[in-house]
Parts: sequence; C-alpha cells; structure tokens
Amino acid sequence: MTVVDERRPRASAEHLVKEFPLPRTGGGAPRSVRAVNDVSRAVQRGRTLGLVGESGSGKSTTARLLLRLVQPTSGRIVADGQDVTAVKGAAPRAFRRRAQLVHQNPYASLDPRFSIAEIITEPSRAFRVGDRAARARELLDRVALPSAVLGRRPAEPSGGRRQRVAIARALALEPDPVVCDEPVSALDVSVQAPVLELLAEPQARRGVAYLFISHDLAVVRQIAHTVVVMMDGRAVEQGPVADIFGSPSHDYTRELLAAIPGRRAQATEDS
Ligand SMILES: Nc1ncnc2c1ncn2[C@@H]1O[C@H](COP(=O)(O)OP(=O)(O)OP(=O)(O)O)[C@@H](O)[C@H]1O
Repeated sequence: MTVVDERRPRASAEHLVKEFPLPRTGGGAPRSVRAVNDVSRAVQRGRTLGLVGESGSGKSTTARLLLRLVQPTSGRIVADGQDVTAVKGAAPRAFRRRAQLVHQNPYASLDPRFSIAEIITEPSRAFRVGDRAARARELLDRVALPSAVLGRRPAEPSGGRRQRVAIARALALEPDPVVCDEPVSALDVSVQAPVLELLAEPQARRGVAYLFISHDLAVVRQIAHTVVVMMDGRAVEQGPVADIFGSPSHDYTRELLAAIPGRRAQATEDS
C-alpha cells in the first residue's frame, strides 16, 4: 500500500464549500447549487491525487478552487503555510505563478493567433523570466517536440502534439502544484500514454504534486497515488489507490468501478 506523506502538503483544501447562484424563477427566493460541499484534502509533495466522480459531481469546481480561480463560499486553501483564500479577488502573485492548470482540450486552450514559440514563453514573459528563445527550445525538448514547430500556429500539429505544447506552456515556470483536468480525454488512446509520461518527469525530478481529474478510472489507477471519489459535491471516499480500487467501501465507488469496460470483461471471465 502506498504510504502518503501527510506532513508535506503542497496545498491543502480545508472544508471547502462552493455555492453558485441559480437564476431566479418568477418571484421565488434566491436559489443556489452547492457544487462543492465540505471537501478537505491535501495534494502532497511528489504525489498524484486522483479526483473521480460522474459528471456534475464537483471535480472541476474543486480544481478551480484549489487554483484559486474561484473564491470559496467558505473554507480555505493553504499553500506553503499561507492562506491563499484570505483576500477576495486575484490570488497572490506568487501562488498564481506556482499553481498551474493543464486543460482537457488542447484545441481550446491554445490561442490560434500566436505562434507556438509565443504561446509557450508567454508565462515566462508575464513573470519576466530570462532568455526566452533558449527557454522555448528547452521547454519543447522537455515535451519531446522538435524546435521546428516553434514558428507554427497551434492549429497545425496533431492533437497529441498540441497537448504537448499545452503541457510545455503549463510547466514553463516549474509550477507546483499542477492541476490536470482531463488532460488526455480529448486524445486518441494511442497517444495518451506518452502524454501522461510527460507529467511523470517533473514529479520524479522535482517532486511536483498533481491533482489529476479524469473520467477514466483506468488512467487514474495507473498514475494516482491516492484517490478522492466525489458525488454531489462531497468526497464520499478517499484513500490510497490500491484500497479504493481493491476494496472500495462506498456503493457509489463500486458502481464507478463496475463501469470500467476492462473490469466488466474481467468479471465476466472470472464468473
Ligand atoms: N459557474 C457555474 N455556475 C453555476 N453552476 C455551476 C458553475 N460551475 C459548475 N456549476 C455546477 O456545479 C456542479 C458541479 O460542476 P463541476 O463542473 O464542478 O462538476 P464536474 O464533476 O467537474 O463535472 P464534469 O465531469 O462534467 O466536468 C454542477 O451541478 C454544475 O452545473
């Protein structure tokens, strides 16, 4: 069983609650949806925390709260001992630089007006980091792309290459923690594994903490150390990946696991 080092959190969620107002209907009372309901969990140094649950269970909202892209209704995010939710409005600059997001959709996350060189060095420009041409080549090298793509527009490369560009951009400032929201779901299965491997390298090299959201439980099983199962905004089960997949205690987790295609086939073979 994986032992999680709870003493080295990169960022901790403490009793996070997020309510979104719903449009008023007629003259009725104001209504809201509680997208995240009392979620507490830390992302640890050098570890990947998988976040699973069906659509609408609150995964993306949890991720956006952790990155401080939305303000919680209550609860807080603590990163390196600092409460980054204490002040409303923009997150502290140091935290914005450190915490990054890898989006699901490499098509939507890259601005087609800019060259790939401009896209991957944009964070370095925003935070005034050194020699950008050298940095661009180094970043492409990290994601195993030739420097020939630097002058191209993001529409040109294939989906897998485009997601590599998005990852190069997200990792430009050596962020930690990194939130990956369905990073390979838009990709062909054949290119998912090499893209996932790109995420492993910064974790091995400098102990990056990941929050990894995926509908694909097989992918989560492969790369996460611990797993949180969300249902209706709540974390209904959490623990080491071997425990969650090996002996789930919540009915909802069992249902999610039963829905993995490979598992169904395995269960049929076993019976
Ligand atoms: N900006 C918003 N305004 C109003 N409601 C929202 C907003 N964002 C999310 N919600 C609602 O909050 C709930 C949780 O949504 P969220 O996107 O976090 O779930 P999810 O598990 O990430 O779903 P998916 O897997 O489909 O992305 C849903 O009921 C959703 O409709």
